[in-house]
Amino acid sequence: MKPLTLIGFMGVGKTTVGKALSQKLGKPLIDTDQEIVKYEGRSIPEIFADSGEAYFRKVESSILEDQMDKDLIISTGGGIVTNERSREYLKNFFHNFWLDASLEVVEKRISDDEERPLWKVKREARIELFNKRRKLYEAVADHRISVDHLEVNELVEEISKLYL
Ligand SMILES: Nc1ncnc2c1ncn2[C@@H]1O[C@H](COP(=O)(O)OP(=O)(O)OP(=O)(O)O)[C@@H](O)[C@H]1O
Ligand SMILES: O=C(O)C1=C[C@@H](O)[C@@H](O)[C@H](O)C1
Ligand SMILES: [Mg+2]
Repeated sequence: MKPLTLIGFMGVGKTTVGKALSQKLGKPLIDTDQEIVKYEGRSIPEIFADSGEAYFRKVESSILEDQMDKDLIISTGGGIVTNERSREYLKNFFHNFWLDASLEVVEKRISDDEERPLWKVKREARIELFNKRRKLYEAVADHRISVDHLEVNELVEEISKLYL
């Protein structure tokens, strides 16, 4: 069975749903953002500021690679799909659930979050990023789940049914 991944834009609920799914399915959860912070011993904004996004993506990709063939759930960072190597790993070795939210819902959930450097830009740039990213999630997703009107437990039910 391929490991289950949750992919999607910042704030759609990957970490939150990942935790609940992990309990329901009795499988461990790996959150790639948390793994990077642990491995680097510094925060995401610090990594972006001091080493750059490209470095962050490399570490993110090798953490993803380490999870292949493991029986677990992975909540990914919102930008994992921007890296070609990560996209190839996802497509070939993981079972990918795209949590898809409208921009309005995302904005409500993550307004003024200091932990997400790519969100701290002008609104036009956020909209552009959001639209560009949707194409990348679509390219690797095995399933698209609309999250706007569903509670965490409803999402867990839907995903569990599809993860066979
Ligand atoms: N289905 C839901 N309904 C309502 N609120 C939700 C739902 N899922 C997540 N949230 C809330 O939205 C916020 C963002 O969730 P979360 O941190 O899990 O997103 P994420 O996709 O992991 O973001 P990132 O890509 O930045 O890691 C949290 O405050 C969480 O409680
Ligand atoms: O969408 C993104 O590019 C990011 C999302 C977060 O989960 C973190 O991985 C980081 O802030 C980058
Ligand atoms: Mg997260």
